[in-house]
Amino acid sequence: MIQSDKGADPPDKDMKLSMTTNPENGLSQILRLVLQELSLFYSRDVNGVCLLYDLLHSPWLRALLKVYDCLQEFKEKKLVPATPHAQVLSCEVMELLRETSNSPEIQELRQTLQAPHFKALLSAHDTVAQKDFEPLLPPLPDNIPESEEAMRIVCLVKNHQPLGATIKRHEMTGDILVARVIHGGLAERSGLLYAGDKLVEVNGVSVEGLDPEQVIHILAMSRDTIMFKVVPVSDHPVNSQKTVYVRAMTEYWPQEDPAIPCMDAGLPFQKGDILQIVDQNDALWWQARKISDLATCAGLIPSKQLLKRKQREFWWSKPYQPHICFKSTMYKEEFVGYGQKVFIAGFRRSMRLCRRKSYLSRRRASVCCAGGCYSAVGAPYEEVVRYQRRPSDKHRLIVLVGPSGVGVNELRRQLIKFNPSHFQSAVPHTTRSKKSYEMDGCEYHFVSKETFESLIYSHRMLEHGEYKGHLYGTSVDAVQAVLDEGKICVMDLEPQDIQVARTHELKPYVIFIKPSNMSYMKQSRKNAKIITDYFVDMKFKDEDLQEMEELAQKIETQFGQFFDHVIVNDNLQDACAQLLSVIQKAQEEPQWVPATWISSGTES
Ligand SMILES: Nc1ncnc2c1ncn2[C@@H]1O[C@H](COP(=O)(O)OP(=O)(O)OP(=O)(O)O)[C@@H](O)[C@H]1O
Repeated sequence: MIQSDKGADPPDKDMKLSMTTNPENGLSQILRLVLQELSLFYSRDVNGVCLLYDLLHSPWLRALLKVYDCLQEFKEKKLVPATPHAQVLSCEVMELLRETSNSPEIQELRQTLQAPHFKALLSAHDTVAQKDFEPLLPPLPDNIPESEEAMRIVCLVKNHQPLGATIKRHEMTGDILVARVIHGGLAERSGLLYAGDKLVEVNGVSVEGLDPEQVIHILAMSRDTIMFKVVPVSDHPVNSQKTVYVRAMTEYWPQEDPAIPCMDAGLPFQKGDILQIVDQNDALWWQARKISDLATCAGLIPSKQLLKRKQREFWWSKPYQPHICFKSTMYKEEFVGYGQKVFIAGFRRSMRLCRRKSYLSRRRASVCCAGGCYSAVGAPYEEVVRYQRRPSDKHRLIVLVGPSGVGVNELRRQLIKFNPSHFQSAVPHTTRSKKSYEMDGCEYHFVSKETFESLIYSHRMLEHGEYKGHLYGTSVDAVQAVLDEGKICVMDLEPQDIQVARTHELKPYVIFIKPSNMSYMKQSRKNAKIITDYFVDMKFKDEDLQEMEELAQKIETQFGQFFDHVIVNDNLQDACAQLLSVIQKAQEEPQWVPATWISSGTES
């Protein structure tokens, strides 16, 4: 035990010190009482007491507690400014200083009070003290004729914001009307301008006979405030629609769309963005925000019908190109694990890279897909809701997607190795005959060709392929069997098969595994091997990595809307850690899922 220095201050001195600085019920007060108590033991030299005494007696602890007390006191106090007119006070002081002798201190004070940053500080202080946050509106004109009773004078302070409304000319009357008021914009927040209001004057200038562009010019010229004289629309539209959330299944760039009513008001979005649709009153142009940016005012997006039409027009305007299908899953008999001769059901050997070299592969890889692939003119928006998996619900299926060789199987293998009781692959089906050492339902579900085909026709196969005349594939039921055991089923899918898996039953969470940049890939894949059908343990060549990068880009462009998360597989350990954390979030945190997956009772 550390002995206390008996030559230290006697206990009562300490008590005095703490008593003089203590507020009632403060922590220092408590400390004082503890010291008082301890002082009784101090003289008896009880083990540990002296150490405690020294600790409580230490100047740093006392200083800390004093600070704590001050802060507590400060927290309870309601702060009131000494004066709400610090600027005026400063001017008065300056006046007084002018009359006094010019000592160095006075000079310094004068300089301080005149410094621009100090003046700005006092101005900010006064604004806060007077709670003077609202901008001052100019007075209304007092020469409003009696006959203009039906008019409304609207004065808006711009504060460097756009107006948040668009205008148009009425086709028949030529009147300039407010076409739409943007949600969350200046006009909407004022509650004074509505779609359909007729503009009579802007900043005192009559808009009669003017083009919308000329009116916009007047609006653009106004600096701080805009004054409108409007004839209010008789029945201003009430937005009774509920807010809807959608996933963008396509991208949209307002700058490239000459048909948008107001380019600046357009909201650009990319595939997979979640949009909050706040207004669908117009059949052609909706108003929406990105959920990543809900604080901003809404923007214009094409309605579902309009975007579909645009997609169709774009589709027909393109020269005919056979639709490239990424399908390349081919099954190999079994997977031999790292060093150990273990079979892990659901793993396959890759033949994608080596098949590239054969004529057959080229022919197969570019066949037109019979409809399994995502249609380029499919629904442009998919309604989504927040889904929070309850602990009693089955886990969501985890789907890994990526170009051949990127490491999809490696990551899946690492995951299962990390926690085999938690993560599992589904047992695939095959039509080949069972070998003597195999057990049905262990390595494969051994089924007849007829059974396999009926599973395909009844849409119970998530993916399937052919190898040496035999069919191989993974069924929905095989995945369900893993989920029924309370485990997380992890599988890899070709991108065009994602659609098949996107069901209420499986609620897949799709993770895209992306290659890192070429130079890093070259470095990190130096010793990596591609397990192929023809060359076992073939090393990656530069052209393989190049192809992987190109394919990744194509997959992302065509199927990016289905990805819930993207992981760049550069460092294997980092990618594994990311994968684990993402899977945990997918299972435990609320996620956006298609509304059709969720019955109204479970929507949050
Ligand atoms: N981050 C990484 N760093 C280094 N090597 C890696 C990394 N990820 C994967 N590899 C190695 O790259 C090779 C190919 O990986 P893997 O077999 O998982 O590819 P894949 O995406 O499943 O492709 P395929 O479906 O064609 O087999 C393996 O040797 C694997 O160990």
